[in-house]
Amino acid sequence: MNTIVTLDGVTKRYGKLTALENATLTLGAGEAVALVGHNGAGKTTLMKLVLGLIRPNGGTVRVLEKDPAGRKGAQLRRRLGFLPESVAFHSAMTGEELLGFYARLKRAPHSANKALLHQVGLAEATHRRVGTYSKGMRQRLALAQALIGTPDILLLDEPTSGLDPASRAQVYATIDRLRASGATILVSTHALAEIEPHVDRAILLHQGRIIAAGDLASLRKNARLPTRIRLKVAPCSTEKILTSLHSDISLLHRSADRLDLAVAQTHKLDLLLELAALRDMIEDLHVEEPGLEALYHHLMSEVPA
Ligand SMILES: Nc1ncnc2c1ncn2[C@@H]1O[C@H](COP(=O)(O)OP(=O)(O)OP(=O)(O)O)[C@@H](O)[C@H]1O
Repeated sequence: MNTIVTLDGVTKRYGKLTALENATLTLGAGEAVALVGHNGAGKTTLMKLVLGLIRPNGGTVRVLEKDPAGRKGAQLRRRLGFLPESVAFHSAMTGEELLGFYARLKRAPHSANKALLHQVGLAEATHRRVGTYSKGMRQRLALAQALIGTPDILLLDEPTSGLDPASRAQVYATIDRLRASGATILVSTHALAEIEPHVDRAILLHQGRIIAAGDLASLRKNARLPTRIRLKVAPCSTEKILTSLHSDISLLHRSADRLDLAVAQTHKLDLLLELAALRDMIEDLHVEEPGLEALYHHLMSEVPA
């Protein structure tokens, strides 16, 4: 996979505050990566460094092999799309006029603007003043702005914040489509469970430091969080099932016809084999792997204070 973005030992300080410390990461072509961390962890700072809007105090940032804060930065930024965390548009302009304005700044053709507005669900509001848009509509207009010029790299800073479920689904569908078309996407978010199916990897930031990075499977492996197995069983069979199991399990919940078990990743298959042998008593089985949210809380709890 071609490397599109590289941060090598990057530190960014604002006065005495270190917003990002010794960050090293790469983003490959066509990868969608979630950037997660608490408020003030350094997510926006990292995006601004990739955009070349700020310079690092140490280390190097390379985007498409160039320094984004260097002489060719403006030219490079035409290949980048950025959805900032908070957007402020001129309220007297219409959606169409605004996109036209940003397309001129980006030296991109205006011909795609109508399709972009349609894509983010603003076809009906094209000729309305932005001052009459709801917060969700303004957020979707900001997304359309980020997509101008079919960027190779998209930096989306909390793109679903303040959106209703239907609008959030629209944003995720856009991310999926861009990912499929080969764009590189870095998306910062607090909606961990929602973003999970739409990204290849996650980078976890804590107080300016990258504390973990990888795909879900490798994060799970390193965190060693147990798998949860939910069973719907025949009435009055829970005791018999539990005494028949030899795998090392923890019982999380038990009722007349339900059993919730936790098992280490390494013993998961052994337990499933044992359960298969008891299938006459088992009506249904659901395997639940720890998601990004559980991994995030676990990894954060392990960071030394
Ligand atoms: N221009 C600035 N001047 C001084 N401090 C700043 C500046 N920009 C950011 N910071 C500080 O740097 C730290 C990281 O901020 P940043 O905006 O990168 O965090 P974030 O992870 O994006 O947070 P959030 O989830 O709240 O958006 C914070 O402590 C913030 O107050």
